[in-house]
Amino acid sequence: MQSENETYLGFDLSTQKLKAVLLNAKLENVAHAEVKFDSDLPEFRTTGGVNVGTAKNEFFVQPVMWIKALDMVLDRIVVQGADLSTVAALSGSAQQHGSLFWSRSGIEILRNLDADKFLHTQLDDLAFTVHRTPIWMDSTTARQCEEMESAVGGRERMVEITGSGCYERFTGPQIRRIFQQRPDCYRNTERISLVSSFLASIFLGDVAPIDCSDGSGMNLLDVRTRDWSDECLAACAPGLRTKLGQPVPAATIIGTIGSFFVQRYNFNAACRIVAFTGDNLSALAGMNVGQDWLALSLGTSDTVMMKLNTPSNLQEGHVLVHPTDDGFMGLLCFRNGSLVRDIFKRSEANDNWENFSELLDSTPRGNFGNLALHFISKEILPPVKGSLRWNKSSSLASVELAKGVVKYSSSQTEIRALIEGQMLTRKAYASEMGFSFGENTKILATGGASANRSILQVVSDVFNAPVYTQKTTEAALCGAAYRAKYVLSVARSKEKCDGAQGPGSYYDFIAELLPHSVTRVCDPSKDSEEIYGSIIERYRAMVSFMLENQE
Ligand SMILES: Nc1ncnc2c1ncn2[C@@H]1O[C@H](COP(=O)(O)OP(=O)(O)O)[C@@H](O)[C@H]1O
Ligand SMILES: O=C(CO)[C@@H](O)[C@H](O)COP(=O)(O)O
Repeated sequence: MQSENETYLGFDLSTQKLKAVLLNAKLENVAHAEVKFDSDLPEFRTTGGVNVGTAKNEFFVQPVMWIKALDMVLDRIVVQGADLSTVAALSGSAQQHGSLFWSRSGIEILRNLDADKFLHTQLDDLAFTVHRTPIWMDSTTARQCEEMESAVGGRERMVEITGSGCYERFTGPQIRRIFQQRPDCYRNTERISLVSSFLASIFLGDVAPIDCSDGSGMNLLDVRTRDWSDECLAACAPGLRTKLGQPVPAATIIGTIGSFFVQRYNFNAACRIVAFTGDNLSALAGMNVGQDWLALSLGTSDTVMMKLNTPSNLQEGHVLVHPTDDGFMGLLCFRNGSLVRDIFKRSEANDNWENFSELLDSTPRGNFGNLALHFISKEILPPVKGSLRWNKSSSLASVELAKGVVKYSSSQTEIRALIEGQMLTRKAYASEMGFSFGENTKILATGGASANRSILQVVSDVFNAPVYTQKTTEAALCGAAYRAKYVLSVARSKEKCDGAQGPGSYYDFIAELLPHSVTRVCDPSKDSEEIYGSIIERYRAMVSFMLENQE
């Protein structure tokens, strides 16, 4: 096949949906399909893509739901006109930290998939030893976090090795909880996958390796040596190195597509599979973020991402192995993102984003001193649960004043207080992580809520920087297909060995193919610094009050 007729397939298994995109050689969209877990797979009874457990802060998903979604999304993209025989390489992105525990029989089935049957009727519950896969929203592992940190010599040491202190959603503490509470399941587990490597495994027809970039969200990988840390493995659970397998760089071709997909969906047997990675890493690849850029993903969770040349030893936030170069990526994750905005849209704006935007636009910057923090489920940064609304007279001066007001008198005040509070939180943590804001700072927004210009104007004002968007709000999804094309080009140039120049760096390769990929959509108002420079101090006082007064 001529390389100009080749296509590249990307997947994104995020919290609420499984999406697929097919891109041509110019990285233009040829076909797109998605499956929404709540509405397309109601039999799994998810809300926002997840099941709520009986224990406090327990969230899980049944892996079979994701497998059924894969059957459906492939059927849908074919119906959209995708000719899958043209796919030269595919890759994927998935929500970070979740873990899947393969049984021995599950791996056997994976290696011998029958093309006459659906995937989900073959890879059913028996394929996994744990039928309720803990996902990133779960925060039931406080004890395991403490145990792992103290076993390696404290939080600072954990940050030094893995780029992050222990967080309840990180995979190491989650694995340790399974090992402690369900020892038989742990013993019977042949291999453990992340959500990204699990999805890759299905295409490969065997357990796929975990990539070092998503692997750095586990509290198990040494981000400098890019291998599992023996200290962290020992602090987590026995026999783990074998169950995890050897990690590989994200830019690795892990094999060719399994025969199931060749027979059932007409893929070319030579279609290569590039290691799948975490959604935030894939979003960084999709946005092709260079220096001076701060990437802001407004998806189910909100995340702030930046390129780092050296790992910072910050206690808060995460340093991950960069997915497309030799450096590192800084990541800050905020659990209360779109799901909270969704709640306010329903309660204050007749469940309509246009109304929500009108209400937001009808209030002045600074909201007359009204500022709110809403951490409806326990937040990651800062680690607080609850809501606090301050007006212009509230302060730390007395406990009564600091408790704030119950609710503001108007919906517009409620909405602006929410969005300004969210964006001030993102900015405060980005500064703490070491991002230096200056004249050249630019914000690149993506994710579902980046379609909302009114929200982006608040972002621009709070950060005092211009905001850009890409044509697509699906950076993680596109990043998967971009990486597939780039890694295949590198591999082909190595295979040729003809002395010709390879494709160069990922950044240059994508920038050349997509020279006009970003559009400047908002500029900061002239008084932004004056207004938000001082509000940030009030924001900090509110966080201190919440931290001191939480149950
Ligand atoms: N016009 C809009 N304004 C604000 N938020 C929006 C708008 N359209 C979609 N969203 C938000 O986008 C969220 C989904 O974002 P998305 O990036 O698709 O999620 P995921 O994390 O599953 O990839 C929804 O929960 C919704 O709140
Ligand atoms: O936990 C994190 C990052 O550390 C989350 O960002 C998950 O990776 C979920 O992503 P979305 O589905 O919200 O995009």
